[in-house]
Amino acid sequence: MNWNEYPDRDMLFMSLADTLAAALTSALHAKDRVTFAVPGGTSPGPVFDALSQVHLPWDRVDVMLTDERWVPETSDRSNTALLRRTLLKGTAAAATLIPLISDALAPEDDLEALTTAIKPHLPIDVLLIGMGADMHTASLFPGADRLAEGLSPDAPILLPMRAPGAPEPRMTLTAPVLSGALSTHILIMGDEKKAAIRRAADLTPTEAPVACILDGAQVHYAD
Ligand SMILES: O=C1O[C@H](COP(=O)(O)O)[C@@H](O)[C@H](O)[C@H]1O
Repeated sequence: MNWNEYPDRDMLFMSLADTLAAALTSALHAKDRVTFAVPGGTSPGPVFDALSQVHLPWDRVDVMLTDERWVPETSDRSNTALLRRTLLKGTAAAATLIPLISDALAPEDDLEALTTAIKPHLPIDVLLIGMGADMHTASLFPGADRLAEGLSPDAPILLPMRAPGAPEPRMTLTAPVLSGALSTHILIMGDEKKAAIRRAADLTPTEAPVACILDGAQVHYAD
């Protein structure tokens, strides 16, 4: 992994938005449409706010989440709602959202249809991804019920996931899809996550799922 440390969080948010805009611009020079995969959770909102104001041909950008919590969009835990509030507005409102969620009761119920919709948008051109202090990334959690399947080189594109640390079922992109991204940026903040990602570099993906995307990734960090 390549370590990029910023003096404070505001600098991190602004610089990372610039870096992602540059990565998207470069991908858009090479291709007609590009896929931008992004995390949910508490960290990326300010980066999305900044990025949503950048002038890019957003009408050629397909945005998807790295993972979603299986909750309605009205829930404050919905990653899709976070995206609509913070990224898919301003100039970025012209981007197309490729959903990782449906109205079905359980993630298994619409797995096939969601997978079919995502497949034409792979590989991911630009990946922004988060990590929890427990070293989970996307919804690949240590101890999750289908973690081994999700980490396998033969994993399907998408998998439902349930884990002790996750209050609701999840839908997640799997390790081969995430590690196949052409440009990977990991966003982490705070001492606990800094220590965790350093530890993860010496662990297996089963122990530390984030290890599956560290090779060649740019880590963006501020205290
Ligand atoms: O549950 C999730 O957690 C991770 C990390 O979130 P954060 O709140 O610690 O930033 C996030 O990357 C993932 O997309 C989300 O579903």
